[in-house]
Amino acid sequence: MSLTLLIIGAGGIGGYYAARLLSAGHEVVLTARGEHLKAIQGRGLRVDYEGGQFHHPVKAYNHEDLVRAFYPDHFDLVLIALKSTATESVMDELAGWLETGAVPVLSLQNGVDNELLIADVIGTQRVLGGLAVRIGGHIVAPGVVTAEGVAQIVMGAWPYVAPDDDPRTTLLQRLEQAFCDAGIPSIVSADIRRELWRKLVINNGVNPLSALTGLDTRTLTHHPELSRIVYGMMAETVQSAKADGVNLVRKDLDEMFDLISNFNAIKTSMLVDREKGRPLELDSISGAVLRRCRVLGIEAPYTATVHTLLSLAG
Ligand SMILES: NC(=O)C1=CN([C@@H]2O[C@H](COP(=O)(O)OP(=O)(O)OC[C@H]3O[C@@H](n4cnc5c(N)ncnc54)[C@H](OP(=O)(O)O)[C@@H]3O)[C@@H](O)[C@H]2O)C=CC1
Ligand SMILES: CC(C)(CO)C(=O)C(=O)O
Repeated sequence: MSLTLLIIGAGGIGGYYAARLLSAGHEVVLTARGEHLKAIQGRGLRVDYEGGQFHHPVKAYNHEDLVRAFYPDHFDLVLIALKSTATESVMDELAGWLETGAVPVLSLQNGVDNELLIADVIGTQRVLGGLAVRIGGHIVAPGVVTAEGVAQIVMGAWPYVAPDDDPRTTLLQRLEQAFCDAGIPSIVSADIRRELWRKLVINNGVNPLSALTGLDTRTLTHHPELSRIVYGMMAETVQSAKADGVNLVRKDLDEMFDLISNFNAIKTSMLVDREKGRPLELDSISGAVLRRCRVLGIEAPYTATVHTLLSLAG
């Protein structure tokens, strides 16, 4: 059955998943801004993916026009694909509108704090946690996104698995089926907080260091010295998860290191942001790890060093 979806922030991640869902016949509405929005409105959304191309006309709005054109419950789901740096301000901006409906909201962002910010605005019972795995995707020109990787989605009721009679349980089953049918390998997790932390292990391992050095994920994870720093930052992330009651172990660390070392040579989203002179997701990646380490009273020298160097680099 066809879904009606709103994707907030149609950049690399939002744009790629939008293209897949549009191709499968779902109704998708996007939000964006500036030249990117104008280009999508004028020429449609183009996504170049591993030698192929999706090109779709799509309804796209800024947030002011979105809230005039739709009620929240026009949609089965709202997906948030903003950078974490924008979560709080955009949720504040859309709070009044979201409060007029009951539509659930799924974050596909990196970081472990977005769901809490979303829950503060709409209440926990409407929040789905999620992550985009094994994907590299970026805006390369207004209206144009390039993406690579198998581009999975892992999602689940946040913070804990919901009971059978919770509307999110049925919705998650529908989403899993619809996403898989649309060519987005997806799974529902019974412990989405753990999955978010496992993804943070990867992101803290490679995103800040790639932004600092300009190197892609493959180069970082195969370099004799830099790979040790990556592994060290990942190990510090594993330790810091304990502050949130998430118990990751050596196996998680090694699985995440293997996953990113065996993935394509990706320019991380933080490196792309640095190249474009945009705000970095430092606070939600290395900052999130350092805050938890302070609470636990443990040192995180690799993360602290890279975080400080990058903060000073401007
Ligand atoms: N890119 C990747 O390969 C991966 C990214 N992720 C994560 O997914 C999330 C999204 O990343 P990514 O797709 O790279 O982000 P992008 O920066 O490419 O896309 C976010 C989009 O949201 C837009 N936006 C921001 N604020 C507003 C607003 N107020 N109104 C309308 N549009 C707005 C941005 O516009 P503007 O450009 O003007 O700010 C941009 O077009 C992040 O948390 C990232 O870490 C996860 C896996 C891989
Ligand atoms: C490291 C990577 C590509 C993994 O999907 C990512 O999440 C990002 O660039 O932000």
